[in-house]
Amino acid sequence: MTDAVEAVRLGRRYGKIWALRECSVAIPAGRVAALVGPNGAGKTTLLNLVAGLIQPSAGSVSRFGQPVGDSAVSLARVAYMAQDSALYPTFTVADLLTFGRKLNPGWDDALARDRLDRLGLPTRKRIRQLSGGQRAQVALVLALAKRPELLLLDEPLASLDPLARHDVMAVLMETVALYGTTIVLSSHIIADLVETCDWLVAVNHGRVQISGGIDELIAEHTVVRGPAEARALLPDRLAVVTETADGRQATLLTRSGPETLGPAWAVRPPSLDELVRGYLGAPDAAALPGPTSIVR
Ligand SMILES: Nc1ncnc2c1ncn2[C@@H]1O[C@H](COP(=O)(O)OP(=O)(O)OP(=O)(O)O)[C@@H](O)[C@H]1O
Repeated sequence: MTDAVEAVRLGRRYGKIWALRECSVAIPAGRVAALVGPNGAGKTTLLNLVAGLIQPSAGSVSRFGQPVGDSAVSLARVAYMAQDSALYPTFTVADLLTFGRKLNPGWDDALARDRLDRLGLPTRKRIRQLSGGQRAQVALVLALAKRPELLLLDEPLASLDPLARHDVMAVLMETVALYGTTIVLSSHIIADLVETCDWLVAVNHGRVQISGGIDELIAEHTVVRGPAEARALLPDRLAVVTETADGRQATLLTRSGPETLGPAWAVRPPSLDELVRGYLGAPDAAALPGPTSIVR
């Protein structure tokens, strides 16, 4: 099956600064991919490149096998909810639905109205009368009603309360189940991603650190915990991503499957949060074999 997104040595520079560099990742169709990384890591830059809003300074990026920017057909298959979705403040929600209907051949008006109903958002309201969270919800409705095959969401949960975040994640799961949509969403809130996302791309300082299926990545890593004084006796073959010591205990995240290390050491798979925090806390650690390899 063609990948929904494929980037090969993709890079984007602003002046002398590389916002994203040597990014080689593939996201298979039908996945829900979490794009994580600290502030300024390059997440928005990657999403903008995939959306075709900015041009690469190096490398290439394609959607469903077509180079980005090559074809209007490919554009119709993509919806992008940017971080600060700039909806015209004087327009009503109904105006935006009219635009959506006129501009998008696959527009699903029933879906849009049903979702706005469920949110209790009257379509006569002007955008400037809505709260930040309500605006984000409207932006998401516009993106969903386009019925895209690839949905790109830049921090869709940031301005939402916990209930609304849960609701949005449920809607995204429903969308995937009904239409097989591929979703790439950036977020800082790992807990919200656990039940929904099955693919992970972690970027840090403009570089991709890990990318792949979440279940596979978790199976390839182990949390090792035991006495700090015995740390030096652990075998060198454990590829340590990061380690911490609290009091007398040492905790290591290793890139290796679970193995018996002796009675003093407890081994278990990491949670998604531990995996992400382990890598983001160690910017030089990368699980990728090399910049030319595309990691599925
Ligand atoms: N238009 C621009 N001009 C100059 N530098 C930019 C521009 N856009 C982004 N950058 C820089 O590129 C780097 C990556 O920014 P980006 O917005 O992609 O990060 P991010 O991971 O989305 O961050 P955040 O989580 O804070 O939204 C940052 O150092 C940022 O300052």
